[in-house]
Amino acid sequence: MIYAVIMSGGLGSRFWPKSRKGLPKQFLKIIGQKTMIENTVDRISTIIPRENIYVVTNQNYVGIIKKLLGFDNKNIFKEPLNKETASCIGLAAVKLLKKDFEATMVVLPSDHLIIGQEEFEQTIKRAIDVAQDGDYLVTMGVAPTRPEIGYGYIEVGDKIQDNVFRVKRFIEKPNLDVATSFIEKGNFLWNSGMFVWRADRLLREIKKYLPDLYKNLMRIYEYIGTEDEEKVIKEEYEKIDGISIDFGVMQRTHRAVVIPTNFVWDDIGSFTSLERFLSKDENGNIIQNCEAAVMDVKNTTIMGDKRLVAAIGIKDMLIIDTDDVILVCPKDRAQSIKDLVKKISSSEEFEKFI
Ligand SMILES: Nc1nc2c(ncn2[C@@H]2O[C@H](COP(=O)(O)OP(=O)(O)OP(=O)(O)O)[C@@H](O)[C@H]2O)c(=O)[nH]1
Ligand SMILES: O=P(O)(O)O[C@H]1O[C@H](CO)[C@@H](O)[C@H](O)[C@@H]1O
Repeated sequence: MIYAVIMSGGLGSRFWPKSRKGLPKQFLKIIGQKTMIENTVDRISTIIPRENIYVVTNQNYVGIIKKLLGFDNKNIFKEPLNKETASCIGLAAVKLLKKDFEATMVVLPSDHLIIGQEEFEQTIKRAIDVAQDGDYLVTMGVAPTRPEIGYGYIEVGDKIQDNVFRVKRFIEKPNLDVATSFIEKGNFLWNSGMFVWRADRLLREIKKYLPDLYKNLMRIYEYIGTEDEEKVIKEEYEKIDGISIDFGVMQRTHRAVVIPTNFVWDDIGSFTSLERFLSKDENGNIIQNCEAAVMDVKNTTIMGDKRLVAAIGIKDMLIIDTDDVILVCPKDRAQSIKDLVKKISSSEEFEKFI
């Protein structure tokens, strides 16, 4: 059977202070009338029936998910701690495998923007076809338009089937020089962060490349469906060293293939990626959700709350105003918002603002 696994336990810290620990980005209406996770479920539910759509999330977000999606406990895989995407996907794999030995997983982040539903459906269906016989880890590649350092890059290898290519190399988040050279070479795609594979194949790759995580997952597998399941998940999660599926498995595996996509895709990872989808005034400014009094301000994004935002003589800046926090940051440091959040998370003084 085919299952969707939506990863939705992240903090969305590059979207701080709009995204908070109590209500991260995936639960906000960033673009359009629905939250990002609702859009994700709507998008995949035309291919996979809702009863086979699962959300993996931190235990703190179970209530929000039930409210937003109308899901019950059965379709929510709860994590006691955030240990990044390899464990999140690994947990989903063992949970699904316990009930279905032939489970194929369509793994989706909960916070992407995709335009082109028909093309999306075609790509996912093709990926399911390729993944189902169990040989491959299927990625979906996006033609790059800039040397983005926040993404993984896929070097496209030989064609193995119609529109399916071997992944020659997978390079997670290269530096700017390397990313620029990939764009110049022309045979690289961005990793979209969506994956399709059989649960048993993924676990075999985890066994090979992340043997400690594999042991944690196998102990969890043993206890699934017993009264000790939650306790054992917690015990094992406490031992896990967090790593992303990209660094942990995708950069190392020899079984990855890629399907080039032809829908509009963005991971809406940061305020600067969001601005590609919002309209600008004649000075290149985006003013969202507030009144702004500006003079000699160019190429600046102002997202407000209740107050008037006033600015003079600035360019290429982000000003994000919320009830209790104002963030001011040059656009080219937008990825550093995550570092700032990390830095202040451990401070007693600032913890309440995270
Ligand atoms: N269940 C679960 N989901 C996660 C975890 N880490 C990230 N995610 C989800 O995986 C997807 C990709 O996450 P990232 O963009 O790497 O992280 P993020 O927390 O959303 O954002 P940043 O903090 O800005 O990096 C998002 O849908 C996240 O909600 C985790 O530890 N557990
Ligand atoms: O966890 P991050 O930082 O969002 O990165 C992941 O998603 C990117 C696309 O959003 C991918 O390009 C990356 O390879 C990775 O899968």
